[in-house]
Amino acid sequence: TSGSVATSPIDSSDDAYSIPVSIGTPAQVLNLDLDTGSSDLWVFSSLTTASEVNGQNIYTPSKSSTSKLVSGATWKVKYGDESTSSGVVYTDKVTVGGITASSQAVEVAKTVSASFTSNSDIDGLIGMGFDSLNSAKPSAVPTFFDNIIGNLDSPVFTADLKHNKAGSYDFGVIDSSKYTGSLTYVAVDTDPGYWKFTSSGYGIGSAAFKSTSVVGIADTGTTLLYLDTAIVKAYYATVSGASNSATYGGWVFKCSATLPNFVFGVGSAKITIPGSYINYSPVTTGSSTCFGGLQDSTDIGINIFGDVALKAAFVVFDGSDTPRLGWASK
Ligand SMILES: CSC[C@H](NC(=O)[C@H](Cc1ccccc1)OC(=O)N1CCC(N)CC1)C(=O)N[C@@H](CC1CCCCC1)[C@@H](O)COc1ccncc1
Repeated sequence: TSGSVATSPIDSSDDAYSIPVSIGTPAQVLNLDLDTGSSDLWVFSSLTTASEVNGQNIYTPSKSSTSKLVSGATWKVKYGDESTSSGVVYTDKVTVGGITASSQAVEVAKTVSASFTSNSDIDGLIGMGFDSLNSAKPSAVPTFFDNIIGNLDSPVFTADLKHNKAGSYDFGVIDSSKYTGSLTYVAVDTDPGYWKFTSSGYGIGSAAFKSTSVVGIADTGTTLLYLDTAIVKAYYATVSGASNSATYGGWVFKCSATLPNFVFGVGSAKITIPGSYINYSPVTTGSSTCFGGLQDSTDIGINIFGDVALKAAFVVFDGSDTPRLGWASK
């Protein structure tokens, strides 16, 4: 089997990308953030503390004839941006892009942190990382990808994210009409559970490409591109007036600045991120100071190829026995 689901940016800054996910019988549709940087499928629910729900769609297990409590199971996640959520576990029917997992672990939130409450565009996450990142206790529960991979024509899903418009996630098929040229594959290290790979270097604007190994994760759930200090400094050295602001917690510049393209290498292939994607957004609404889409990864401890990078490419997440990532321009 194979399937496809449209994915849309939640706002004009492409802060995150959500997909409609059907849960239960009859179907309850929630908008979840497909996140290759984590491995819990969790949702706002009828069990979520009422004061922590603010406009999100919720999953009500008691209204689903196919829901089952997983007795004794709990979960608790904490993300890189310090946001958290926790709760209990049900199994139920889950359908994405026409593909159904008949008994998917659905982690039902009893509590969520303020940043989730304040984001009415996201009703939860569908983690597509490796099982080692799953937070369920006393034992990890399989991801949606784990549950469907055996039925897929090919053990893959692909990401075709776009700037300010709908893209798609495909399951079980690589649609060659969605990219140009050929796919270049690179090995994935599944420790500690991210889609971690080694980029072969970078180029800033028209400057010569620098061949150097840059280890990072392909993470659909992270908005920006986070790389080593040296690369980030070299990039913003070409943007007059750019500075690393303590006030705003990162590199900022005049919104009117012209930003150079940023190229990253995958094997012998090169992916070009348009400079405009790195003009991420005003630091506050209406400000003429803009926050960069390329930021320093030092405080995170890992380089992250987030949406700013992913939306410049067509990416194959290959979950075969030897996991790998395929990259192509588009
Ligand atoms: C550098 S990991 C920070 C990253 N979270 C982000 O990227 C959020 C995403 C967001 C959230 C809500 C609204 C808009 C955007 O956005 C920002 O942080 N920014 C955008 C807005 C900008 N002003 C500041 C920077 C992150 O935890 N991702 C995790 C998934 C994420 C969690 C929060 C909800 C949305 C999904 C995940 O993949 C990676 O988990 C880890 C990474 C590293 N160790 C531990 C966990």
